[in-house]
Amino acid sequence: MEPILDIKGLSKAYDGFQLKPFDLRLERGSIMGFIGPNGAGKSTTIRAIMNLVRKDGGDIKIFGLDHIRHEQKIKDKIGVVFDEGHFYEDLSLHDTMKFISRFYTQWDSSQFDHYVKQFQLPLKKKIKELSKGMKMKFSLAIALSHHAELLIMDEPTSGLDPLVRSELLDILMTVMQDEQKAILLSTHITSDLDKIADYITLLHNGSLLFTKPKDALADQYGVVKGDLRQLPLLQELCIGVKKNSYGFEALVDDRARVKRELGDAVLIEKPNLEEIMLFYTRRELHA
Ligand SMILES: Nc1ncnc2c1ncn2[C@@H]1O[C@H](COP(=O)(O)OP(=O)(O)OP(=O)(O)O)[C@@H](O)[C@H]1O
Repeated sequence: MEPILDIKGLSKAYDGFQLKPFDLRLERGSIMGFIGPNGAGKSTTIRAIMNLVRKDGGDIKIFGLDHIRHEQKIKDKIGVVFDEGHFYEDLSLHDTMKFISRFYTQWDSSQFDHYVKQFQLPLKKKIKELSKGMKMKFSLAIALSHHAELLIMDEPTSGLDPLVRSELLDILMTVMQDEQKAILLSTHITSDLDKIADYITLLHNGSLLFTKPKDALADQYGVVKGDLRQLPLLQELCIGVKKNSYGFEALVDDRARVKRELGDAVLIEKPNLEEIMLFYTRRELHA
């Protein structure tokens, strides 16, 4: 089946920053976690997908259609949530909803009312009177109320308290139940992705380092801890190493092989996403 989002050779340069050409495919029924340190290029990628910045090179297809030629048609079926508000600060929530809903052919008022109740949104208040968390919830309510098939979210959980974050993750899981939708979710809160992502894409300094199934990362990768004397034996397997005067910690992409070759001489643990990201992006660290 055709991917819902198909990026080929996307590139974009700013003064002092280069998003180097990369490919990315997102299939229906999948949640892709988009991670990377500050300034990696995540928002630039998302803005290029949404045609909010002009890409320098590459092709982007959404629902099989070119993202610029068919922008209107595509945006009708995309729900977006950005970390910064894109609403008029002086409009009330109700008026903002009225204004925005006209742009969507499949606007669903009862769905919107449902989220207004769930998130306890004060419809009479102006956007500028909302807390950051409330703005995010409003943004989400809008994104989820027009039967979008692709959700693109840039830091949707930043500024949300743990309870609301957990609610949001549950909602996203529910949205995914029909297997026809997909979510691209950029975040620094990797523990959210530990819970819900199917694939992880890591960007660093404008380069795509990998796209992998989340389960493969958990099944194959390992954090190895040991004595510095054992480190040379591991060198070729290491993705990143952190040393101190007592020993080392290293990320390896073949936990089973380390177990076979070094056995109980080292301690081997399953890494979480945060550890994987840190080791990849700080290749050599002396604590
Ligand atoms: N409009 C712009 N003009 C010039 N440089 C820009 C512009 N937008 C982004 N950049 C630069 O591009 C680089 C990537 O920024 P981007 O916002 O895509 O990173 P990010 O991965 O989303 O980071 P963060 O996690 O901090 O949001 C940064 O060095 C940033 O300064």
